[in-house]
Amino acid sequence: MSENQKPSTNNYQPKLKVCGLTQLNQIRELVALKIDFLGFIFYEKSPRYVLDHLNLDEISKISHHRKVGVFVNESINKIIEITEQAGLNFIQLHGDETDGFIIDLRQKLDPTIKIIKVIRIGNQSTNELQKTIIQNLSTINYLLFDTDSKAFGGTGKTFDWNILNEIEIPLPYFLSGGISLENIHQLSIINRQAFSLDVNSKFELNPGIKDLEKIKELINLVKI
Ligand SMILES: O=C(O)c1ccccc1N[C@@H]1O[C@H](COP(=O)(O)O)[C@@H](O)[C@H]1O
Repeated sequence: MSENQKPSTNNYQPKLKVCGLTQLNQIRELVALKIDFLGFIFYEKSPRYVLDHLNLDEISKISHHRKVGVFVNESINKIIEITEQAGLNFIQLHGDETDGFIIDLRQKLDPTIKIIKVIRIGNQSTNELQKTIIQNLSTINYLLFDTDSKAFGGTGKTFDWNILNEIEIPLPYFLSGGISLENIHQLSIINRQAFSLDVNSKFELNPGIKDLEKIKELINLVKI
């Protein structure tokens, strides 16, 4: 990709989240590369289910201040137990968690832990999407937009980013869903830019095994 395909406009420098990590050696390299957010998937049905590879103690010993746990329709008790034992700093709710659930979780969770609410974009109208976004804002810290799917996430499929120009986005947000080196230059069509890009399956050799060369290329593209 050539220099003029950089996605950044002016001084826009999104943070980077690399999700679906399972290998300690790769995690150490990503820490050294100063990746902003490390994502761990605590969803058993995912091919990137972290507990098939690492235990909670190993995750807790990873020295990083932005460890994100991705949960799909998990119970509050389990989320809290994993968060404490793995030393997570962010909870990403990637399933069909209701507002009541998030309020309850917020009350029981250590107040320093930030909540990222995922909005999966499918066939909903702009109005429906807007309503979902503005509900329950006081209990969450970030939004994350991903492509809707039966697998909940990790499909490598993008949604039409133009829809982000048709809604009000009241919180900083993560952009995810099939972000790749091939489509990243199209980010400039978005008016309110993402706080962080969230990359996953398009930067892998196999599920959970990241392609560090591609990630280095991404860093060169988005970090000035
Ligand atoms: O990656 C998974 O297997 C996964 C499973 C269930 C929920 C979320 C999952 N990953 C999240 O999906 C998005 C987008 O990933 P991709 O770039 O489309 O592969 C990302 O936020 C991951 O956190």
